[in-house]
Amino acid sequence: MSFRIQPAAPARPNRCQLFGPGSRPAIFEKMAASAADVINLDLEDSVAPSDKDSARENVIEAISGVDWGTKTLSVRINGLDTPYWYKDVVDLMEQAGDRLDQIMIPKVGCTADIYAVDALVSAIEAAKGRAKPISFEVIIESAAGIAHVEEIAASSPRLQAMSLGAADFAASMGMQTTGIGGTQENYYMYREGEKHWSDPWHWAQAAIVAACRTHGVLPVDGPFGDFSDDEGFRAQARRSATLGMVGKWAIHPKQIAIANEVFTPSEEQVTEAREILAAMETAKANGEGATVYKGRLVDIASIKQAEVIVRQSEMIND
Ligand SMILES: CC(C)(COP(=O)(O)OP(=O)(O)OC[C@H]1O[C@@H](n2cnc3c(N)ncnc32)[C@H](O)[C@@H]1OP(=O)(O)O)[C@@H](O)C(=O)NCCC(=O)NCCSC(=O)C[C@H](O)C(=O)O
Ligand SMILES: [Mg+2]
Repeated sequence: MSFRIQPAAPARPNRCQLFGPGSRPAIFEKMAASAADVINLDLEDSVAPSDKDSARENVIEAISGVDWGTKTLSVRINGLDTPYWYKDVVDLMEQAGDRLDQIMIPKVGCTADIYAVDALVSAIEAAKGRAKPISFEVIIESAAGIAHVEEIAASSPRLQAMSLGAADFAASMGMQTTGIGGTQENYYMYREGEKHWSDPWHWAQAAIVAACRTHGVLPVDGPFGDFSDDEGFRAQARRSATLGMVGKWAIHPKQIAIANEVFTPSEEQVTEAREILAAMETAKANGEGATVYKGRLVDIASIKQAEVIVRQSEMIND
């Protein structure tokens, strides 16, 4: 480990972030009753320009009017290249009340984007005497965002989570696809007459995870557009979990249970992790730094790997 200790990410469940358009208040109660850990009420791309003002009003009313239980409640504001974002921030901060936990900033391309929102939020918090500071989450969904991902992860103590937004990311990168996440037909290796599909999102996810883990931010996988494809969603979520992401967005209620299942360590995983910890305790008592567990090497690094799984499980079950 470097002399600089890796900071812990916020210890709260973030297995599933359920999105719903702010222009569709009829689903807010259903979102609140869902099993998602995080709710994202959207003012951005799922809301038509003509509905921006009424969606903002709906969301402000629902923040205090709906019982959101213990969920993390987040609102996605409009991008900083639009005429809407400043009013989103000002109205939310002045009118929405204390139940709002988080603001999601989309299409972040540089640290100045977060600085701008932070300055506005900080001024309103001070003016209103708001007791609970608002946290931020950002979406990396552009070439600039991924190019500056590490600085963005370090940009503000308010920052708690960072997601990959596959749709805007693909557009910004000029990727030849209209799919939102998942397998892409033309991204394959070819050998001896057979295609072997690869994962075009992998490198961006890995860059996000590294930036987040360096700065104590939760890395999250974004949307999977084809909500009729449960197994495709599950496979994408499993790849994300394996890479170190803590959760995934749901753009339809049927994706929630799959995300929760994938991002909750299974009983078998937790049992194995605890057995590795026990094996290493015995090794330590015998003055050894390494031992054999089920025919394979485990050593002091295995303790840290096992602790990741045990900590995740304890945090979710607390
Ligand atoms: C995708 C949808 C438009 C589908 O809505 P609908 O046609 O109503 O679906 P169903 O008929 O299958 O709905 C079944 C029941 O579930 C309720 N429902 C639907 N959606 C939600 C929801 N999000 N939360 C809670 N409940 C929901 C329906 O009311 C039905 O209920 P009932 O009648 O009682 O059985 C819709 O799901 C939707 O709008 N999804 C969210 C879209 C969204 O927010 N998009 C933004 C995030 S993705 C993005 O922005 C891309 C990203 O930035 C990037 O760049 O990658
Ligand atoms: Mg987007």
